[in-house]
Amino acid sequence: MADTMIGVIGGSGLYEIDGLEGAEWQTVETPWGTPSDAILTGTLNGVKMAFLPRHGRGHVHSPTTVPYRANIDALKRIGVTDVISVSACGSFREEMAPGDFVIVDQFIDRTFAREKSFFGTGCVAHVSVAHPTCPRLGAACLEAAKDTGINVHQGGTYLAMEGPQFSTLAESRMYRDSWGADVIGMTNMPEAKLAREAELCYASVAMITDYDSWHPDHGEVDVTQIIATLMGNASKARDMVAMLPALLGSERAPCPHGCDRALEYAILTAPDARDKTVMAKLDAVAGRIL
Ligand SMILES: CSC[C@H]1O[C@H](OP(=O)(O)O)[C@H](O)[C@@H]1O
Ligand SMILES: Nc1ncnc2[nH]cnc12
Repeated sequence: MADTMIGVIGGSGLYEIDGLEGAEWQTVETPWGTPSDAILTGTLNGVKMAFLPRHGRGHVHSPTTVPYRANIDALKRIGVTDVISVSACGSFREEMAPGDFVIVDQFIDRTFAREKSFFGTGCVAHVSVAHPTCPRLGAACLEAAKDTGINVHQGGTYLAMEGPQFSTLAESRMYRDSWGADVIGMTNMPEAKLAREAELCYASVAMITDYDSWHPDHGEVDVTQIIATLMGNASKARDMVAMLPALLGSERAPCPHGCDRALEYAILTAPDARDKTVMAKLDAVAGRIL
């Protein structure tokens, strides 16, 4: 069995985690550029863990400029097996209230100004993202959140918008009423797609901060309200993360859902037609099969 290494990508309001033994900020360079920040590595209750603040410490990167490919490559490169993405989100459902967490299991990708794949000319691959999150990892997050006493909802569709502006009222109503989205954020795409290409299990934990702009009693979303809710959410998220090592264990059986074998039949470019420079860039992401 392989060693588990839990990688936590911290969203807005979650820029570090405490309690890691042997904690060290590690600088990692990748063929896709520099990640959002150094990666905090160490062990928690005997399980290897890595933490990467998505926007960088000090919140430097906007949702559009987050270096998603570098982030996922860097996590894979240092040995991460399971990625838990923690994100601040607006809610389209009355019952998913600010302060609650949602274990997201589907996405609608409305982003348009980001690099979305490690593959392309010189090495073409098509992975399935029909089920973009890992049920095994999602179940562990659900249990960790429940054990922490968080009001958590199992399953939800996350609408990924480009931002950085929030949605118009018409968009908010359309996402909620016609498209059936449950939560909205700006960062989980292409992160989830890239994690699948890199054969990493990926779970997304949405921390609800607001009701976006559809709710008649809550008015429009504003960032001061989001930050106020985030202050409470961040400590809950840290407590949830602390439960994960015990639930996942230090040794890991292959993913029963095949996340860690996603590239098995995905590469279409014939071996003799593959571009050597492109192949070199894929050393961490696709090294298992190349
Ligand atoms: C702080 S409000 C908008 C900002 O918060 C979310 O970031 P993240 O997903 O990294 O927690 C949202 O997607 C926006 O980027
Ligand atoms: N309402 C919202 N829309 C997009 N991203 C968000 N992040 C937190 N709240 C959000």
